Amino acid sequence: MKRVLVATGGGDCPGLNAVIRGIVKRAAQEQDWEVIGSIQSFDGILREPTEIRVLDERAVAGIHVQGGTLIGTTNKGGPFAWPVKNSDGTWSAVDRSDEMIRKLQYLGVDAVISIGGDGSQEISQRLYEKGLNVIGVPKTIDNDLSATDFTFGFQTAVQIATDAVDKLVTTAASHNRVLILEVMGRNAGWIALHAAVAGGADVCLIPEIPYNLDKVLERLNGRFSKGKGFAIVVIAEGAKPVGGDITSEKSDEVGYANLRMGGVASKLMKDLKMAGFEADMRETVLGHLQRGGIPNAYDRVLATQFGVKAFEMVLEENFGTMVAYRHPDIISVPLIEAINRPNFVEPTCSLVVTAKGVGISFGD
Ligand SMILES: Nc1ncnc2c1ncn2[C@@H]1O[C@H](COP(=O)(O)OP(=O)(O)OP(=O)(O)O)[C@@H](O)[C@H]1O
Ligand SMILES: O=P(O)(O)OC[C@H]1O[C@](O)(CO)[C@@H](O)[C@@H]1O
Ligand SMILES: [Mg+2]
Repeated sequence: MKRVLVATGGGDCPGLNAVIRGIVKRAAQEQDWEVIGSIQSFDGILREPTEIRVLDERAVAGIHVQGGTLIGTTNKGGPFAWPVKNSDGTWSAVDRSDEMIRKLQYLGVDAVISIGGDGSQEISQRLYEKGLNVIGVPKTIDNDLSATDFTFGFQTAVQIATDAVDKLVTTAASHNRVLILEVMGRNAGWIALHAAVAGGADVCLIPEIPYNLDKVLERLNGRFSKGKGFAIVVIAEGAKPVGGDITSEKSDEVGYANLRMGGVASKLMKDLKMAGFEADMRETVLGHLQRGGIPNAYDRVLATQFGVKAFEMVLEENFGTMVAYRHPDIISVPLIEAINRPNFVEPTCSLVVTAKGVGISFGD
């Protein structure tokens, strides 16, 4: 019997379960393969007692429509930075990757499918360099992994953000207000850009195009002076003013290496008020709603394609690679290619041109 281990890493996102189901159902067509899942990313392997779960067809029946992940995930710690408490109460990060690889050998694991975003795939690449048979699957609502046209989870997040814009429009119009919607994406403006175009926002502020407050004011004043009397601003959590910094803070959660983002909508509102903007404003921070709930059809399809392809790459022993979508094909690319260069919005890309073409201001 051969064994493939599946782990989901980083923030959860809609479609994770559909990938797991795709892997399991494809593996079931082979005679001698068993799929097991590590609970909460690779933590399940590193914990004592080991936390793994057999994933057979019965376990994955119908899960492609469910959000979250059947096997849990984490965006803290990990095999290269396992948090250990010191005697003085402080924490240190310990590299347990060699121990984890030994444990996987002991468990008879022939290959690992690591489903995750940029942070998780960096771990995949480092484990591959240490000799582990790893295949990556690109997951994240942020769509910030290159080498693939889209990551799964992104389209669902865009739909949720667009639904929010649609709802904010009616209340903004009723009250003659500016409503500011803050969306996720870390340092990538993909969710904001797509939701702004789909929802017909007036202003879209993204990390890749630092904004000038005067230009934002100009656009908003224009909306009110033309008698329209309301405006919608979509702002990415990683947006920043020209010469300014992102709005973020260090996390005090043990093992959490990322900066915690959030608060940029509130900052923008204050700055606009300080600059003399007089209309009423309200902010909405969409937050984790963007990662919750059921995946839309697009993400279910993409995730299923990724899952089936990932298992076929295991059969081909095509390790150190990541599944990728290059329209119209599902291909394999070197993991290193996917993590070397993040996928950010190019300020001159066609969707920005389209957005500007329908009058959306980026504050530039
Ligand atoms: N397979 C894993 N096992 C253990 N920890 C993991 C694993 N994958 C990720 N992590 C933890 O999560 C961190 C990565 O978090 P990050 O927020 O960068 O996630 P990501 O994979 O880029 O996905 P996303 O950006 O969509 O949340 C790693 O630094 C590590 O602490
Ligand atoms: O769930 P957490 O730890 O608050 O992380 C939030 C971050 O994760 C993501 O949802 C996915 O990377 C980002 O868009 C966001 O900044
Ligand atoms: Mg990431």
